[in-house]
Amino acid sequence: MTPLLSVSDVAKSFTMHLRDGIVLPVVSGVGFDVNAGECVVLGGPSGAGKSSLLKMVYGNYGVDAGSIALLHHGQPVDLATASPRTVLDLRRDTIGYVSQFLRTVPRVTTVDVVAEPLVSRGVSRDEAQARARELLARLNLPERLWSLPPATFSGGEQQRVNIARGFITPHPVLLLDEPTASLDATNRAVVVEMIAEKKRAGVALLGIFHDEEVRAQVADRIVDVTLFAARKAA
Ligand SMILES: Nc1ncnc2c1ncn2[C@@H]1O[C@H](COP(=O)(O)OP(=O)(O)OP(=O)(O)O)[C@@H](O)[C@H]1O
Repeated sequence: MTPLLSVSDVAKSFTMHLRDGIVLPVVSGVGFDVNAGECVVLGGPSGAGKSSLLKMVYGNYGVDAGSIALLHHGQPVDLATASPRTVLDLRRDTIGYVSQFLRTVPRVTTVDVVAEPLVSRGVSRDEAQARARELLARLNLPERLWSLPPATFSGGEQQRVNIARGFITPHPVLLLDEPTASLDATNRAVVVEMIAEKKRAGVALLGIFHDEEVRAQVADRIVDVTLFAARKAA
């Protein structure tokens, strides 16, 4: 079976241009695959490079070496060397990302924030909004909030809007950066069930979960990022 996501020999260091060009090596030689229907969790202590790796896989951070191959409409595409235009195509159709914090756009209502990824894929506004309402109800977001922009919502409310937005599309690859960090037990359980549904639908998931109980429920495999700790340049 061809993996939906294949990371090979990826290396990354940060150069602090405002600090005399100090170079901070983060990871090197990173390699793992994620197959359809499995959830791979990035493990390792704080600072190991888990979030940085997720950002590389989404194309938010460039990589210094290696490849990040995604199966895009049946063809492998290397995100590490893809043009900005191709990265946008990959994000529309192939790879989704639930970041830890919602980036809010002023004046856009919660329903439209959630519906937007479907609208941009050509789904009618009415249908996309109906699907958005279903997800918001499932995540127990009070209905009185749906027509408001989420900028003033609580951390847990914003996180649920972010989850609804990330889960609304049928992307075959989905990245999750601590999607349950700000949630109560009831809503954590809803998200665990939504992840299980994605797996049953054949989605390849890659995530960070600090909550051990949630991790045990969702993880098929744990990739220990400390195995890829970059050695400091001599
Ligand atoms: N944009 C950046 N510029 C410079 N250094 C960065 C940047 N992003 C991350 N780092 C550094 O890279 C290292 C890995 O950070 P990262 O956030 O990926 O770790 P993590 O494993 O996700 O940690 P945590 O579990 O605490 O979220 C840290 O030492 C961090 O300071």
